[in-house]
Amino acid sequence: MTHFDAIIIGAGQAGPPLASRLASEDYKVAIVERKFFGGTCVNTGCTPTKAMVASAKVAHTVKHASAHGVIGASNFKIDFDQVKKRRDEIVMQSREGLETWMEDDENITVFKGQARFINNKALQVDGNQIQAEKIFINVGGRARIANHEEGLEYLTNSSILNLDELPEHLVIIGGSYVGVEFAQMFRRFGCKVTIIEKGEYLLSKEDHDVSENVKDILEKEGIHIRTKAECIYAKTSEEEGVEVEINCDDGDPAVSGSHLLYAVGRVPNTDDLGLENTDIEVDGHGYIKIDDYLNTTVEGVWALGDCNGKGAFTHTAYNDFEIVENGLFGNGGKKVSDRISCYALYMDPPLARVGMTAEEVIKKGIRALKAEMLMSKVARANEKGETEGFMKVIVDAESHLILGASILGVGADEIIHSIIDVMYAKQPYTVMKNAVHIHPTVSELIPTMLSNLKEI
Ligand SMILES: Cc1cc2nc3c(=O)[nH]c(=O)nc-3n(C[C@H](O)[C@H](O)[C@H](O)COP(=O)(O)OP(=O)(O)OC[C@H]3O[C@@H](n4cnc5c(N)ncnc54)[C@H](O)[C@@H]3O)c2cc1C
Ligand SMILES: NC(=O)c1ccc[n+]([C@@H]2O[C@H](COP(=O)([O-])OP(=O)(O)OC[C@H]3O[C@@H](n4cnc5c(N)ncnc54)[C@H](O)[C@@H]3O)[C@@H](O)[C@H]2O)c1
Repeated sequence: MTHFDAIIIGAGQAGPPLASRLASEDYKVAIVERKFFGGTCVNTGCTPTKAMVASAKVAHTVKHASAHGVIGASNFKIDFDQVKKRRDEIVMQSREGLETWMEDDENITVFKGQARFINNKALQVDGNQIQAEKIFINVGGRARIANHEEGLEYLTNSSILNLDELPEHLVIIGGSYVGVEFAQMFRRFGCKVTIIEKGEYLLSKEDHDVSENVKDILEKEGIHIRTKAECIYAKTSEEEGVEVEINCDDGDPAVSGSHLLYAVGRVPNTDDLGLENTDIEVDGHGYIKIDDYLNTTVEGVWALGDCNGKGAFTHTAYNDFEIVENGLFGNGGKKVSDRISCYALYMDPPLARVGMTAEEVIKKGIRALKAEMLMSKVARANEKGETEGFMKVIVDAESHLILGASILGVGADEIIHSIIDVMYAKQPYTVMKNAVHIHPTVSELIPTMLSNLKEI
């Protein structure tokens, strides 16, 4: 049994910065990674998808170049090998950078292998047994798979990255973040794409108007969308590749295609961690139970990132690192419940979100005001020729604090941060309304929009 001051399981988005921070305080740290440094985000999530989304955007721009007075570009082809090469170079740079960072630190020992708890304070990693008083679990999650015939070939967010050729017809089960990003990207690469979503509408956590707008944008690009259509069974089709039986009120009861992608959510990687040998408790979905400071049910063991079920993004995993770091070396004031929910969906144009949706505000019975603006009213969007979408901000009618915002439109993923910052500053919307923003930007219309608040 080798003793360390701290063990970190998983080198995803919270593990490496924590290892480095602990090492800087002279802790002897072990970090265990069973696959690739950087975890989901770097290897099969954010980085590869956003690199491919960027290639797809170039294809889309070239396709519509003549509208901007650039002619002769319409006869283009997708070199999928080059798309993948570019993507993989970006991924490898990040993965290798992280691995070197960990390996070069003399206070950090890297173990490559699967970690399993033997008891509350000790782990088995291949032939090694290691123990520490402080253990940090950062094991992330993997794609959830729905009901299907045995032997069916299907894709997940990971295996779709290994395709050598573009699918002829990609059928995607699940119309949320993963489904929508891959759908638009592969459509722009020239594939036929169908999304099957069991909910009443796409992106069911968003307001209905946002979801309808997203649906319009995707349908205009030629993506087929079947909502209220639960995938009840997927099987191999002799003629086409795959057939998905769906359960819906109207339309065909089955959809066939060449390839099938599951985009129906995630499951935490806690089932093969040996938790049964410990007192660390999980909830009914396998997420590790934590308190507001990320302590598990065993003292000296913390759970960070996707495996605790409190966030499902890279920035929430990184914030978990900051909370733990603050608890160990700071004033201990940072906690999960102080985090304001925010994220972006990287379709084009992007959808950026912060705080509550209008539907959540109404459901909670909060008296609120709403301001909205179509992107087609924004000068910069018109100049760019990217007028899809709209902005919406919800304000508390009494405190005048911003409760939430949705921005679907060009630059939304950056623009939302001015709203996020005002929310963190706990300042009223009037701070933004009275600010002078730069012309011509999309952001300059936020003060104008806020001058037209109406009862929800
Ligand atoms: C397709 C896709 C696109 C995404 N895009 C975005 C985006 O644009 N923006 C965003 O914020 N988020 C995005 N996400 C979500 C983001 O990737 C995750 O929220 C983030 O990676 C979570 O980080 P983590 O550290 O909790 O886990 P992970 O990054 O999953 O890392 C966990 C690590 O632990 C390792 N591990 C697991 N079990 C063990 C074990 N027993 N022993 C040793 N090692 C183990 C794994 O191999 C992995 O490397 C995306 C996700 C997907 C699937
Ligand atoms: N831009 C980003 O930040 C980004 C991008 C991709 C993924 N992610 C992360 O990955 C996680 C997983 O995303 P996701 O889109 O896979 O999951 P999700 O949980 O957000 O959505 C799953 C969707 O699948 C549908 N569904 C479930 N079972 C179905 C069935 N049998 N038939 C048809 N539809 C079904 C659900 O109704 C839901 O709309 C997200 O929580 C997100 O945090 C983030």
